[in-house]
Amino acid sequence: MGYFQIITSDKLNRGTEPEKMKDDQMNKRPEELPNALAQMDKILESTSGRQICLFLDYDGTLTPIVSNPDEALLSEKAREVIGKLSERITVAIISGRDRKDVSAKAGIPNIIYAGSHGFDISGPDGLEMAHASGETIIPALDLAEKQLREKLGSIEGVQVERKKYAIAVHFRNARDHVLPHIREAVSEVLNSQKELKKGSGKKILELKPEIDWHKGKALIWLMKKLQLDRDKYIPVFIGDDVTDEDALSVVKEDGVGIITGSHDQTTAASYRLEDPDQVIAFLEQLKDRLLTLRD
Ligand SMILES: O=P(O)(O)OC[C@H]1O[C@H](O[C@H]2O[C@H](CO)[C@@H](O)[C@H](O)[C@H]2O)[C@H](O)[C@@H](O)[C@@H]1O
Repeated sequence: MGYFQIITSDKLNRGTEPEKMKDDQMNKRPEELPNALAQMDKILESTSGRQICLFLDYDGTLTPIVSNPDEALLSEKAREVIGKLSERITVAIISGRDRKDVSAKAGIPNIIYAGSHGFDISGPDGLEMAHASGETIIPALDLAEKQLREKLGSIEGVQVERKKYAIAVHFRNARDHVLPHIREAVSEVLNSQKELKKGSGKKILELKPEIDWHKGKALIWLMKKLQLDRDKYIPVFIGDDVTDEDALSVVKEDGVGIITGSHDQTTAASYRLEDPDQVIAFLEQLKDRLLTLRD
């Protein structure tokens, strides 16, 4: 039986508008940020001797963006380096994908997987968290999925991807002239489903539970649940998309936030990496440096 814990830490209470505006104004364009590969010494210094816990996005961060979501597969090299890191530090993949999907695609044992943007978490030693109001959200998602398939199923290049706690409508392979129709169909479905809200990402529109929960809150939840206290542990988050900004905001003050590539907004990250190849190179360097520190 899963459960859902409401967290009331200072970080989570930072969502008030004036505070959020201040945060947004501090955001930068990814190209203004230093490259994390060149800043490994500075990044390690900023940990002040605390142990890193690593939170990774999947699509666009660990794997390049591809036109068919099912073909976003993790390289053996990535699997190996993340596996080795997980022998030394806590590693979690926090993805917009369905948890079972991202866990099967990554295929790394003994790490934490958080799917549907952190609504569905599972990990070693019986770690489980599923949203308590799933009973009410799932029927709404089932109905929305049916409506979307009816409205969009016949449009070439549109893919409706059902996850346990969200639905993604992919339009990467659709012609530009059908985009207004896709947006309208999503809006119509959302107007009839008050339990759901709109999200967005790289060439996708999403329907998600109308609940104040996201990757950043999942990161904080995990740190509390695993007793990774900030005096001994420091989070590093790497992500590429707008949904990763919630987690990048959480680690901005005391942590390391790295944006991979770019999206269409400014970022709360402090460092950048160009692409998933650079992410894997960074993780490789991090693994080597952690080994040196231990020896
Ligand atoms: O949080 P993430 O792990 O980055 O997941 C975000 C979404 O990733 C997938 O879609 C994206 O990647 C696809 C494969 O490269 C690409 O075809 C699509 O255009 C991208 O939006 C996934 O399919 C979604 O469910 C995730 O929400």
